[in-house]
Amino acid sequence: MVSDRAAGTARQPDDVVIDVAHLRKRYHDLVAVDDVSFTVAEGEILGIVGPNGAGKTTTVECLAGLRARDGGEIAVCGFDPARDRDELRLRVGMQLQAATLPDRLKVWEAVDLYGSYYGWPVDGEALLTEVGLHDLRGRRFGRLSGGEKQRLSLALALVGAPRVAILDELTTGLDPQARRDTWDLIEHIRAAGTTIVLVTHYMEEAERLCDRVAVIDRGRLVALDTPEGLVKLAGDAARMEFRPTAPVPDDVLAGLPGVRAVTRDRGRVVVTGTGDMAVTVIEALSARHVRPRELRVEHPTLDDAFLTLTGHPPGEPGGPS
Ligand SMILES: Nc1ncnc2c1ncn2[C@@H]1O[C@H](COP(=O)(O)OP(=O)(O)OP(=O)(O)O)[C@@H](O)[C@H]1O
Repeated sequence: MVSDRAAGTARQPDDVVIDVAHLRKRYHDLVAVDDVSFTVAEGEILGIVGPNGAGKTTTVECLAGLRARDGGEIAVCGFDPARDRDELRLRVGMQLQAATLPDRLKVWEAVDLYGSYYGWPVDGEALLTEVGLHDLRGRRFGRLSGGEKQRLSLALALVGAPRVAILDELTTGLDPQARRDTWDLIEHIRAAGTTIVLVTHYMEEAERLCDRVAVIDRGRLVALDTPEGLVKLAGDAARMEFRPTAPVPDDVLAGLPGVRAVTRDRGRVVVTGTGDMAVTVIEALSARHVRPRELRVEHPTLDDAFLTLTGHPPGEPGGPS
C-alpha cells in the first residue's frame, strides 16, 4: 500500500492516519533508519519494538516532526511533519523518553502551560485525575518519582486532545503494578478514539496492547504483523514437561498425533510437538491411569519471535550495522 502511494498511484483508505513510505534517516555515516514503511489506521495501537539502538526513537521523532528525515515520505493526519509543523503539533501528542521540565514547576502549572499551546485543550483537572496525579497537582516536578514523571509526561502528551499519541518507552522503569495501571490508561485513551504509536521494550506490553507490532532491527523493518502473527513466525512448537506417576514407555507418547519428540530429563518426560499435542498426551496418560505431576506446558511467545527475528533476546543491545 505504501509503495503504491510512494509511486503516486493509489489513494489511501480514509482510515489511514499515519503513512510512512521508505523513511530514511542518517546521523553522519550512521544509517539509523533505512527504508522503513508502514501505515497506522485510525484508532489502532501500533507497537514498535527492536533492540537498543535499532532506530525506534528516531522513527517516531521523524513522525512527530522533531527530526528532519533524509529520505522517504511521511503523512500524519494528512500532513507532512517536516513541512506542516503547526498542523502536526495540534494533532500529535508526543510523550518523550526522557522528558525534563524545570524542577520548580508544579504539576498543575505544567499541564496549564502545555494546554495553553492548544486551541482546544482538555480539562486539566480531569486529565490529572485520569493519569492518577490529581493528589499531586501542587507538587514540584523535581520532587516527583520516576513513575510520577512518566505519568506527567503522558498527561502533557494528551493535554491537546491529540488525534495521535506517540508514546516512547512510557512504562520503562515502572514497577509491575504501575506498568499495569499504565496499560489500563493506554487502553482507555484508545477507547476514546486516539490512535497510538507505542515504542516499547516489553514484549508482554506489546502483546497485551498492540493491534500490530513493527519489529525494527538495525534501522530496517524486519516484520510487521499482529502479535499472534509474529508469534507464528517463531514456529509452532510447543513443549510440555511432567513427572509421570508411573512409568510410560516413550513410544506410547511418540506415536501420538502432533508429537515430534519425547526425551527424558532427570526423571521428567519432555515432549515437543505442535497444536493440541498437550491435550492428546494428557488423554493418553489418563487412559493408562498415569497422572502428569509438576506439569508445565510452554508455547512460543513474542519474546521467542523477537529472538528469531533479531537474533537478540528483548532488552539486549542491537544497533545499526
Ligand atoms: N542525535 C544523534 N546523533 C548521532 N547518532 C544518534 C543520534 N540519535 C540516535 N543516534 C544513533 O542512532 C541509532 C538509533 O538510535 P535510536 O535512539 O533511534 O534507537 P532506539 O531503537 O530508539 O534505541 P533505544 O531502544 O536504546 O532507545 C543508534 O545507534 C543511536 O546511537
